[in-house]
Amino acid sequence: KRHKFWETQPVGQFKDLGDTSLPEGPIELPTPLSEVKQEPYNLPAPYEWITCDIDSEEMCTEVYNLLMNNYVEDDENMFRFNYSKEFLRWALRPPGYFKSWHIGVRVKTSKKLVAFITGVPARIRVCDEVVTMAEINFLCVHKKLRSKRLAPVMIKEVTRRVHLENIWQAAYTAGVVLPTPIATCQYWHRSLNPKKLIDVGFSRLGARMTMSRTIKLYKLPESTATPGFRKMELRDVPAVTRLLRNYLSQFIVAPDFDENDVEHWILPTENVIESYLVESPETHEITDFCSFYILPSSILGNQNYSILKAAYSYYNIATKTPLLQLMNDALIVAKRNDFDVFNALDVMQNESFLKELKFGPGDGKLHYYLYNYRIRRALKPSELGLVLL
Ligand SMILES: CCCCCCCCCCCCCC(=O)CSCCNC(=O)CCNC(=O)[C@H](O)C(C)(C)COP(=O)(O)OP(=O)(O)OC[C@H]1O[C@@H](n2cnc3c(N)ncnc32)[C@H](O)[C@@H]1OP(=O)(O)O
Ligand SMILES: CCOC(=O)c1cnc2ccc(OC)cc2c1SCCC#N
Repeated sequence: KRHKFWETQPVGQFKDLGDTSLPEGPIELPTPLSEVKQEPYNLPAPYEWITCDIDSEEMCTEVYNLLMNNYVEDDENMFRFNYSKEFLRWALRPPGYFKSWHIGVRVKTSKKLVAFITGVPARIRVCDEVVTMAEINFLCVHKKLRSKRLAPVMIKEVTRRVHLENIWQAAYTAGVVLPTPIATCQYWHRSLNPKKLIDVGFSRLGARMTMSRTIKLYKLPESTATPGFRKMELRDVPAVTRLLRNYLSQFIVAPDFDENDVEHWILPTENVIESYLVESPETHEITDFCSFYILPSSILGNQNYSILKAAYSYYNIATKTPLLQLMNDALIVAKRNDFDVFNALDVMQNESFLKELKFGPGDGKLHYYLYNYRIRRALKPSELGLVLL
């Protein structure tokens, strides 16, 4: 398969696969800032760049609508991600973010937003090296402008703006295979509302299974099982940061979170992210932690339902409570908050609970990528400690 654009980029190339003589680390060295292209890349005549001020209600609504109508769909076009405006504000304004990395393309005449791509800064550890990278996300070209080679221009422009901040690496995920994944992960799904999932056509009634038997199979208790299980609060940030840094040190690729990062990425935000912890009733020590982010999807072409309420497993740490019990408590909370499904990737130690908690494997894969950073061999999902949104 010819990758006319990606073959020009400093990423692992398929032709290099198996060549273990190539050194681990940056593929290209930084260029002096004076030599970084100062002006934006050229767009086709009718279009212009716009830096999207996500704080502006009007601009945020335009971005929300573009993504709601044109962002990622599953292979059977059953669902399309429907990131909320408050989720976008959370995802795009972490500590140290750059407004210039929130990049839109609009039609000069109508001012209509027709494409989008974003970056946010993140410190990512790869093996023993902490590298400041851009996490690239929300690449979207309007359905009517597809297959016009707009994506490469969007990617080169965000790369240029990242370079201007003296950052030379990036991390991103995609459902498509590009040169060259550092890991390939699988989605797993735990039904919370099996009747709705069957009605929309995602799940099917098992053989010799009635609907009431299926509902019973996925039933969860009303209340959580772990003593001391409670919502995370601001005062817990130092303890959760310690827990998280220690836990993530076991993975080959993982974020290098400090307290500032934890306060932004992990503290509960209504309608965006939920995080819970276990405070030992005896010692008041914080021993365990679980979190999930809230990402609804539009249900395409169903008469009875229009929105799927989905929870996505984020970071989970069990040092005293069995991970199985902690995650079952997460399912109980998600069900109590009326989620239809709890999704998880097979990253970190998730494989240890997926089958037992009645997750089923999805048919979608998620490929992880690094830009301008080579690693010796592809990672197993269990060697990955990074969840992108
Ligand atoms: C140092 C900093 C560096 C920062 C940058 C790092 C890199 C960041 C990279 C971005 C990370 C984003 C992460 C992220 O957002 C999460 S993955 C979600 C991507 N978005 C969607 O799937 C939304 C629906 N689809 C679309 O909007 C369009 O189909 C898109 C815009 C996807 C492609 O638009 P199109 O109209 O369908 O296609 P053309 O314009 O004609 O272009 C075709 C070329 O684009 C390559 N392509 C297709 N999908 C891609 C994808 N998901 N990543 C990278 N490349 C992708 C494709 O291989 C081909 O190149 P090739 O000929 O070489 O094969
Ligand atoms: C019911 C299980 O599937 C999903 O939750 C879901 C929802 N919306 C999507 C939108 C785009 C989409 O494009 C790949 C997939 C989904 C999926 S399955 C993969 C995500 C997970 N877990």
